[in-house]
Amino acid sequence: MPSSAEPLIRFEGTAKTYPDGTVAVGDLDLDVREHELLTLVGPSGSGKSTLLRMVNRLVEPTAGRVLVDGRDVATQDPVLLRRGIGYVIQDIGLFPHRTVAQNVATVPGLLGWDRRRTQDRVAELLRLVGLDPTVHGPRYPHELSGGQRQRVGVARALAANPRVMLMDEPFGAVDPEGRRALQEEFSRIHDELGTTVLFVTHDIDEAVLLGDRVAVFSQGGRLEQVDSPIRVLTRPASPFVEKFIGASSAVRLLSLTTLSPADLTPGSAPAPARALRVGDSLEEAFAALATSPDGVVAVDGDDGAPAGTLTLAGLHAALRRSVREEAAAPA
Ligand SMILES: Nc1ncnc2c1ncn2[C@@H]1O[C@H](COP(=O)(O)OP(=O)(O)OP(=O)(O)O)[C@@H](O)[C@H]1O
Repeated sequence: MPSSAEPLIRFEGTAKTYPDGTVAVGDLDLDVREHELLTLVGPSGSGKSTLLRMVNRLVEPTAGRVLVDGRDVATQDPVLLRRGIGYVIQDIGLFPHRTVAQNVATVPGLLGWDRRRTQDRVAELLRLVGLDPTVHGPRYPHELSGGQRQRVGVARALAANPRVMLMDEPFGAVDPEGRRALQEEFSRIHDELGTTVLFVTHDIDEAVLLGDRVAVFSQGGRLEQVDSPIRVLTRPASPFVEKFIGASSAVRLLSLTTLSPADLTPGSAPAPARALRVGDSLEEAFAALATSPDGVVAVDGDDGAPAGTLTLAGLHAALRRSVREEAAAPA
């Protein structure tokens, strides 16, 4: 779903220094647009979790403010605030003695929904995350795989249809194969629901695959760059970002992946400064887009006839496709 320009979450000079003097987040200004999935990526200790936890008041800033929908969270009751914000963490923290269905029904229960509405919502959500309400609903968390438990965590966080989801390394403990499946499904769910998501990861490939934008942090919670995935990969804003993405498979994929007709929008671009051809690399495609005044580049087919146009969104779709294909390919 396309992101609108209005920020739903705003960090305004936000900082957190822990009592022992550790600066976890330093003087941050950052807007999160409604409907966007913003990934927060950086090495261990770069303040990502602290940042996330300041949104739902699990951590209080030592300077600045965090606004959700224009309201300073510090003025809101933390319990009510958290009911409106989904929160998913790595070790999901499902209630072990409650069934999957009861776990997902937690927030609707707190909100006083009637039984019928809650049951319908639980079934809908379990199906949404790829579980069968009849089979998995009555089970207890220990009767599920790690990946399935994470799915339940996502369903539980989505139960009351929150406008904001905070996700802290949600798929970090899942094996690589299960992790890729979860990423793809979550990407689809996000496109469908348009929930505004802040997603913490230390994996640049995950950040690029899932994010509409990517925010890269270094030690001391310093924001090095916030940009589209393609721009972060191809135009790192600092030596730190360059080094951080250095080993990313996504960078290699830009040079190895070629444009296919599926990435194009039908139609033609006005007076192309530089036309691309199906089969050109994504690196060439990015260079052409970067110099195009209106962000649209004409693409010719193998036969030299116009095949359509490419935008940054198309380029990102192509990159996502290649990341998925690489993950599916035998090692
Ligand atoms: N309660 C605390 N008291 C003191 N220091 C803390 C506390 N919580 C976090 N820190 C420190 O703040 C810094 C940022 O931690 P944070 O967990 O936010 O980083 P992170 O980027 O999420 O790291 P990771 O990827 O390892 O989870 C680290 O140096 C950490 O040791």
